[in-house]
Amino acid sequence: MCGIVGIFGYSPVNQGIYEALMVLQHRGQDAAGIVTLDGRKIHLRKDNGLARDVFRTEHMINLKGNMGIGHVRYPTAGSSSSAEAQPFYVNSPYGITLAHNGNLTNADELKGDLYREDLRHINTSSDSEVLLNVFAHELHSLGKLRIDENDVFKAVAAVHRRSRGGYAAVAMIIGYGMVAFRDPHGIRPIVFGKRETDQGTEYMIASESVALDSQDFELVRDLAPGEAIYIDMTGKLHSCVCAAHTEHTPCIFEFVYFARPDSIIDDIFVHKARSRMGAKLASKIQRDWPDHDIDVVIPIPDTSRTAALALANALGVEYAEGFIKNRYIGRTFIMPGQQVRRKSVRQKLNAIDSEFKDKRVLLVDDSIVRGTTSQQIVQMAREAGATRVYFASAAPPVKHPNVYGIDMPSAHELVAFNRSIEEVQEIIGADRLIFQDLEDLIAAVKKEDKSAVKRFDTAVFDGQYVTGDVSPQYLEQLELIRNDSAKQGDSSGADVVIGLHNNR
Ligand SMILES: O=P(O)(O)OC[C@H]1O[C@H](OP(=O)(O)OP(=O)(O)O)[C@H](O)[C@@H]1O
Ligand SMILES: NC(=O)CC[C@H](N)C(=O)O
Ligand SMILES: [Mg+2]
Repeated sequence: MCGIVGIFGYSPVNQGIYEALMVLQHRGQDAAGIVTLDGRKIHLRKDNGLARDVFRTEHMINLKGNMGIGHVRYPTAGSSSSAEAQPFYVNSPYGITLAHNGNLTNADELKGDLYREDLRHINTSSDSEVLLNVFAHELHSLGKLRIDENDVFKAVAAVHRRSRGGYAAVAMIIGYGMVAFRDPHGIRPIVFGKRETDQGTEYMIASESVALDSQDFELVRDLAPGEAIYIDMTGKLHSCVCAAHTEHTPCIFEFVYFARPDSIIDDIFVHKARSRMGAKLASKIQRDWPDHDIDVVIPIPDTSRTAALALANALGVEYAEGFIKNRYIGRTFIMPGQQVRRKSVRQKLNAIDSEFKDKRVLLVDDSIVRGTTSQQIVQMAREAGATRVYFASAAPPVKHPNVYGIDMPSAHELVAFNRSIEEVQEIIGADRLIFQDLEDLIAAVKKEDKSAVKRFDTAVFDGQYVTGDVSPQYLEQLELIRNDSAKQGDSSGADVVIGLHNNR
């Protein structure tokens, strides 16, 4: 998952984009980048690292201009080399920069077509560079020196025809304005908002509404599936659904884990959805285990807190914060390798013995994916003196790879793949293991009157990929190239950014 942001303003945007990236940091910890447009000149700074480390004062001074886009990266394709940090740039036509959240499932075919038919060179193994070049080619092929909103929308329509997978993107076209678009299934989230100033209305586009809040932009709405918005240089906003067929099926894992609880995605409050997940899980416990002997419910910080509190309230059992999270360690699930993830759980979480001693505890997490966290946490709870350690997951077992922008490429790395609940329970070492049922998870997320979403992408739980074109061969290939050991050392050497001076 990555975080994207774009600001069209009437005063310098560098600080606003930087602050928005800090707010979206939970979506990607590997690399960060900002591009700003200053007259007809663009300025770029991108590198591996957290936003706070990538942008130093000298970079911020150089990022001049009243319009810009930014990105925080969690790689799902290519390597983690700094050359694949985003935004990407292409000089023709007009000069275009783009930041992308998602994953193209036909990136290899597109790359071949771009080379053979469109005569374009792709310099990295990033699918986002491919997406940018498809968009650029389609704009170029209109053959116009001056373009307007209809041309931009035609190019986006062609991107939808050619691209497969999940994508939410924001781009700047030099001399013309800012564009954002969302795939025809609306898999990845993207919203826009506005802010009134004396000079006119400023616009901000972001992966999550929380980024808008932080910059005092008022949320206007989510982009619809297949929709593009275009803000021209006069500040006029145009919008158009550019895809011939759309079906709104956003990724349910955003609500389970990825998004911040204070965001609103597709008119659904993430915090409320997580609370409902906790309540549903409590009902399941009451149904299947009416004589439970749980003394205390303990969340595994951070993400599970909301669900765990609602679960404890619904069960009428005490809730306690038994694990303290080191605030300087990031999210472990989105770290790049199993070794670092395993080590980080212990660095990140520590138990308060008094909350566990002589108690039967129910540990609650939002999800169990590789089992890295749960295995270690159960052990820590026992070491802290718990007499029984039960474990509940607010999501069903994750059994299938994600192909739309979450780096879960290998079924074999998922602890629940081809295993029964009893087998997973044994591996994580719990005395009892309870998973949310998928229909309960869907009901928990959907229950929002205003939201138009009828169906979600739930592929990681049921293997039903909403785009309908994910073949077993694709999944096999993905597993081969992106399993943990294949990814080791994947950033070798390829850190040269071609095409635009990177401000070092
Ligand atoms: O089964 P696993 O492979 O361990 O993955 C699942 C865990 O990873 C995530 O936590 P993470 O530390 O990434 O972030 P958080 O602080 O937001 O909970 C998630 O919340 C689970 O705790
Ligand atoms: N997580 C994402 O959205 C990743 C975007 C893109 N596929 C990349 O690897 O850079
Ligand atoms: Mg967690």
